[in-house]
Amino acid sequence: MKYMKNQVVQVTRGKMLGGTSSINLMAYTRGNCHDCDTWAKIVNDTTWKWENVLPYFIKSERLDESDLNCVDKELHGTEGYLGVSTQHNDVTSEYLKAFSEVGHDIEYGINGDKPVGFSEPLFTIANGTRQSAALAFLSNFQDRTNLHVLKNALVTKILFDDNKCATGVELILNDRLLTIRATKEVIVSAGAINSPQLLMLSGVGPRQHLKHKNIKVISDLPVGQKMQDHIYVLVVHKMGKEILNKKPVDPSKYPLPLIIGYAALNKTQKYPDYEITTAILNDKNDFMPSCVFFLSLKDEICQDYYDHSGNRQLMYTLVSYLYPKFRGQILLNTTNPRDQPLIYPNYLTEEKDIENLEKYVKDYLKVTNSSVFKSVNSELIIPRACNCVPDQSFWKCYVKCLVISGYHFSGTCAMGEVVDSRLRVYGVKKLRVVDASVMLRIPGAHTNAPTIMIGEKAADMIKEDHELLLL
Ligand SMILES: Cc1cc2nc3c(=O)[nH]c(=O)nc-3n(C[C@H](O)[C@H](O)[C@H](O)COP(=O)(O)OP(=O)(O)OC[C@H]3O[C@@H](n4cnc5c(N)ncnc54)[C@H](O)[C@@H]3O)c2cc1C
Repeated sequence: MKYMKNQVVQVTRGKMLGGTSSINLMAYTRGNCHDCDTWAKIVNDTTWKWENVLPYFIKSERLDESDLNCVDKELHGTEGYLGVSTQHNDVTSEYLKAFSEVGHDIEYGINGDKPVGFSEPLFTIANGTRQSAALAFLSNFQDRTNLHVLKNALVTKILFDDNKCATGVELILNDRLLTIRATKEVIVSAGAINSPQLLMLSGVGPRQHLKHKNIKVISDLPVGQKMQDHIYVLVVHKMGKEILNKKPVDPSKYPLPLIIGYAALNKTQKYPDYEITTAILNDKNDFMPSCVFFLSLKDEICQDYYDHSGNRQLMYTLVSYLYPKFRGQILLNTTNPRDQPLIYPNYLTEEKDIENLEKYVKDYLKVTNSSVFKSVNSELIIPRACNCVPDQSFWKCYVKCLVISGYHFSGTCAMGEVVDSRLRVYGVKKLRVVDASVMLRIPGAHTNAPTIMIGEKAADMIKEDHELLLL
């Protein structure tokens, strides 16, 4: 990655039932109304407007009753399959005071209706258990006679008849090649990296690329072409004194004490520019697993953090650029479905993105002017391995050194380009894509809840199209 100081970017995904929801950080964030209203406008379909998708967020949610007092009840559901709850922690309350002092609103349960504000987040956790999509949406229906789940199966191809009508899929199970026929339609939900791979392997994709790979073109579409992601910049503060003693968190119930906040540089703007995800850590030993595995930073950078943290309380923040300009690309490497596709995220290829990231990091750092931060002599740790000299180029260098993927891959089978607003693939029949790849503009939030909303909405659209919707 030449624009990112030679960092290797891990394109982490969950290869299991429940997919990436089975390994993610479990933050439950929906994005803001501007996101869906923009989608609706671009695809000219008002059913995607915020007011029309909100019922789908609510439908799937089962917010813990004890958390209802912290949120606007109208916007949350308590009867869905996806358990959601929050963790209250005295130490996060203290840090929230610091953000409030420098002008950020504290808005509990911020989830769509208000564009900006800082809060303890909601998590997809219920009774101490991760609410993966598999646990939430499959485990309750194991006895259904019309539901069959094939574990450890790799779908290798979508099959079409001469009328470009999807008739089923080919898959490998226990080294055997099987064909499954579809009676109504085929729905692809392989995620933003593998859905485009599967479509291209099946002849749906950019003509030139498919021809180059000797794949017969069924529909010439810009599959894989407009990959999006959030990019995070890491900011770590060491506290000279502790801001409250953190009560030990039960890791079997919640991850680290977290704050999630949304901020806009222009206070009248209707959507945020950046998001912060802030974790409060007892000390460096809490930080190392995140640094090495989750953030996937280079060893020498993590070592620097380790060496310079002392035994102090740490606050690590990921400043997330919510609407970056860069667009990446997924291409086939080979025609073997077992091979990974080529992934070009193109982070930081746009000069404007680097400039904006610098601005957002600096805006976030205003929190260090708060009396809370001053009272504990907070200190920004700058890893020496970044080799950033303290001149005018310092923040540019900092951003390039400490930028990572937000793992919010999306947009590779975008609505309006590859699928229509009912998620049907253009140029073929009886084929839909339903996952994060259809997001035509990345939402200003973590992407799990928006993906589940898309799933809920797609379920109704499919039932409507087959006249199965019970009113
Ligand atoms: C480390 C990490 C942390 C994250 N943290 C958060 C968070 O805190 N909050 C949040 O909202 N979002 C988070 N996300 C992002 C979020 O989890 C994803 O955006 C979301 O789960 C994507 O859902 P999806 O259905 O599009 O794809 P996936 O969940 O990736 O599902 C795709 C599924 O298809 C399967 N598959 C792929 N190809 C084939 C094939 N050929 N045959 C058969 N099966 C196939 C995969 O095994 C997988 O089960 C995080 C992501 C990562 C990686």
